[in-house]
Amino acid sequence: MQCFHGLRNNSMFRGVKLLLKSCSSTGARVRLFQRQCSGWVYCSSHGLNLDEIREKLLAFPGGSIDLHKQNSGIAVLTINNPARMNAFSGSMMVDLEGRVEELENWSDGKAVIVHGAAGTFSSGSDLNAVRAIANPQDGMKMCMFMQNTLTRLQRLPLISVALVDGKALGGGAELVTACDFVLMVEGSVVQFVHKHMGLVPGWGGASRLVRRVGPQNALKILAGAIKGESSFYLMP
Ligand SMILES: CCC(=O)SCCNC(=O)CCNC(=O)[C@H](O)C(C)(C)COP(=O)(O)OP(=O)(O)OC[C@H]1O[C@@H](n2cnc3c(N)ncnc32)[C@H](O)[C@@H]1OP(=O)(O)O
Repeated sequence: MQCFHGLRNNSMFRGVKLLLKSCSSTGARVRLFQRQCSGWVYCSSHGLNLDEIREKLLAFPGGSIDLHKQNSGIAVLTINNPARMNAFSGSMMVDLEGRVEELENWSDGKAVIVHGAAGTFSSGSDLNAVRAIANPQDGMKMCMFMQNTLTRLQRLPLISVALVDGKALGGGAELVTACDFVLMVEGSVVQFVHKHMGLVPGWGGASRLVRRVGPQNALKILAGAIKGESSFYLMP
C-alpha cells in the first residue's frame, strides 16, 4: 500500500497513470492474482437479508455512483452527489454494490480509480439517511451491507486508487482505506470524523486502517479524529 500526496489538480490523472504503470510489475500482479475475487463478510447466517436492506436503502434516494470502463482496462468510479458534498444516500450504497459487482465481472480490467465529483471526495453517509435509519437494527444492517461492498472492492483483482481531491470524511475516509493506493491533491483531507458523532467506523474502515498504519497510529487517528493531510496518515 502506498500513499502519494501533494499532487496538483491538473496532474492528477497523469499521476495516476504513472502510478499504474509502475504497479504493473510482476510482484504486484502476482499479489493481485493471489487475492480472492469474492469478499462477502456477512450473509444470511448473520441475520442479513440483502433484499430487505436494499429496499430500505432505496427509500433514501439521491446522487449516483457512476462507472466508466475504458478500453485501456482502467475504470473510473465516480461518487456523484455534489449537492451534498458527495455524501452517500441509501440508493448510492446500493449503486456502489452493483458497480463493484460489475468490476468483479470485468475480465479485461486492470485498475480502477475511485474519485468524487465536483472537487471533493465524499462527506460519508448522508446524514439525513443516518438520522432516518436511527434504530440500531437497521443501522447495523446498513453497516454490514457497506462492509460487504467495501471488502469486495478491496478484494477486486484490480489495482485500485483513491484519488482524493477535497474532503474524504467519515464513510468517505473508510472508502479510501479500501483502495490499494491513495493519491491526495494538495490541500485535501482524509478524516475519520466518527468520534465527533459518538460513532465507530461502521463500514470496516477501522480494521483496514489498523492494517495500513498499525494499531497505535490507527488509535491516534480514530480517537483524535486527526486530519490526514500527508502520507504519515495512511502509511506506517
Ligand atoms: C459512516 C459514518 C458517516 O459517514 S457519518 C457522516 C460523517 N460526515 C460528516 O459528518 C460530514 C458533514 N459535513 C460537513 O462537515 C461539511 O458539510 C463539509 C463536508 C466539511 C463541507 O462543508 P462546506 O464546504 O461548508 O459545505 P456545507 O456544509 O455547506 O455543505 C454543502 C451541502 O452539503 C450538505 N452535506 C454535506 N455533508 C453532508 C452529509 N454527510 N450528509 C448530508 N448532507 C451533507 C450540507 O448539509 C449542505 O447542504 P445545504 O446546501 O445546506 O442543503
